[in-house]
Amino acid sequence: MTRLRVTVPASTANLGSGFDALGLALDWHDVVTVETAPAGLVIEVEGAGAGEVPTDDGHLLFRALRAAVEAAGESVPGLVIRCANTIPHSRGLGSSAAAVVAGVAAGCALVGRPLDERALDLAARFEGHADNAAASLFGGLVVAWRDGDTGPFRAARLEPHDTLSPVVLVPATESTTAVTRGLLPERVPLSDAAFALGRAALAVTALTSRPDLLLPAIDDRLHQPYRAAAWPATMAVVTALRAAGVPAAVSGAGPSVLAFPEAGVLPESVEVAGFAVHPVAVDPTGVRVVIE
Ligand SMILES: Nc1ncnc2c1ncn2[C@@H]1O[C@H](COP(=O)(O)OP(=O)(O)OP(=O)(O)O)[C@@H](O)[C@H]1O
Ligand SMILES: N[C@@H](CCO)C(=O)O
Repeated sequence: MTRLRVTVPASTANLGSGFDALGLALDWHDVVTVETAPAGLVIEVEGAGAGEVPTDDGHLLFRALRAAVEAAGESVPGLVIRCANTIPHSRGLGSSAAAVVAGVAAGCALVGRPLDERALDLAARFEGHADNAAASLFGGLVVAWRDGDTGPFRAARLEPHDTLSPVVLVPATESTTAVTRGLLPERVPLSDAAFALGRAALAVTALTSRPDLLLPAIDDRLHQPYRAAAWPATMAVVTALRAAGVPAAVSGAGPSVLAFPEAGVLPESVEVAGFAVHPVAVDPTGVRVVIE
């Protein structure tokens, strides 16, 4: 029998201007144990998603684990999977990517494969973009892209500036990525594309070496304006924080807010009623697998 313990971080994607490209791993984790068994599949979930996500072979983590094992030409053994989830679902904190990365990491460990770019590609294919998955897999700050329209997903890991003090503001309401991707247009004005390009490049500089530039750097025109109708309270908080000089953006596909206030403390003047405020450090390492 093999027993694995997988600890996987949440992540915040987009960082405002880096739509589908930038991701930051957060010190907020789900912990999963995976035990091989003679046969069958048992999945137990406690915490976020308990009673909501499937506990059969439709469970996202199991599907990712199976994909990783089968990619190595092997078949999935009997398994007992226990998920202790603290990352809230459908809040823009990368819960689905964390589940997929945990599954791929467990699958790779079961077949003795490394957690390399192939693992990233496997994980990213579940979501169709690699920003959250790369952050959960590699930790720190990531820039993700795809070779061509259908080629492998890739990512470069960067070292975030050590003064970054992210704060996430999490509302009680949920918003699913699938729904808010449906609000995005097929085309955007060239002026907005040029704005996004400049700000995303600036964001890489700001997040790694010039945090004083974060306010302009994480300004977005590619996705937040189109999705705003799905979470008006979120946009109101982003706008109020930015007006108070605090770099802020929607976290992932929302509805949480990501902010970088000085020393990790929000100004009292900004109204954040209805949002739970979580100062949360950057996770530097990404998913960890321990064979017990
Ligand atoms: N730990 C998990 N185990 C199983 N399924 C999960 C898990 N986490 C998320 N999911 C599935 O993914 C859905 C949420 O995915 P979605 O992409 O909409 O939001 P998110 O990943 O929390 O946020 P975002 O992608 O914007 O950062 C849940 O409703 C659930 O079906
Ligand atoms: N880049 C993705 C992140 C959420 O999964 C989006 O904004 O849709």
